[in-house]
Amino acid sequence: MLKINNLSKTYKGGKKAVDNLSLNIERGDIYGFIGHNGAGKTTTIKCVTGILDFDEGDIFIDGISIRENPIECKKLLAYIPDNPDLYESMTGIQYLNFISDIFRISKADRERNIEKFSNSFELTKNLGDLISSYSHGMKQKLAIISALIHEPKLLILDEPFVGLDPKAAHILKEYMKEMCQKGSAIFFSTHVLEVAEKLCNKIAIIKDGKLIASGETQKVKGDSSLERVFLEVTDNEQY
Ligand SMILES: Nc1ncnc2c1ncn2[C@@H]1O[C@H](COP(=O)(O)OP(=O)(O)OP(=O)(O)O)[C@@H](O)[C@H]1O
Repeated sequence: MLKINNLSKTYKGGKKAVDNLSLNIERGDIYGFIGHNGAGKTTTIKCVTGILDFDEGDIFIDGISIRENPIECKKLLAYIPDNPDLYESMTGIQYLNFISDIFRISKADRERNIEKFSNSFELTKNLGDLISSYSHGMKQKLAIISALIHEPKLLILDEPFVGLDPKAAHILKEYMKEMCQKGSAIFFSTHVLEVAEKLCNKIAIIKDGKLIASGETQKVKGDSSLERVFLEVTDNEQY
């Protein structure tokens, strides 16, 4: 569903944020992406979602190149950034209808999905309010709802659990599992290793822009905890 081949990205100031990174995320995968601050997670995610151009490599979403056909790729994916930048002068429901229009969701489907996800995340009573009046967590919930309503084949999230209350975090995890059971794929960055360990069937660890471990969670962590393996491999000078 998502293939990253030998991706490299250097910022204008000369910082090589991603260095020859390759990953393959298949249907049904919940793929966790972990690494220290500044390791290159957000840069990778922004390249995958077509927000940032990159110097070398290829990215394919369901076989379609993000470089050559970004619009077709964007039809298949939803991206929830760590700090969602929403249209503050819209109400919540206006925003969800706007997203539904972009993704050409039918009236029946949008009504059903908006009701379902807004109820789950307890945002229904706030949908008539301006987004500018929302708290950080409410904005995050709205961004999540707007991603889920168009039933993306690929869901990409940057630090999704930061700022969510425990109930919302639990509900999001349940929906992530449900999506993958139905054949979608999820790729997300996190610093919460316990969540990654429990939720993800596959894990990638990035250090200084380079992939230093990846694959099935069970194989990456072996008999140890993910935290221990993460600390070992990221502290090891060999990498
Ligand atoms: N716009 C930019 N211009 C120049 N350098 C950048 C830019 N954005 C990020 N970087 C640098 O690229 C490297 C990777 O940053 P990135 O944001 O991808 O890391 P991250 O793994 O997402 O970190 P965090 O966990 O702190 O969010 C860092 O050294 C960062 O300083």
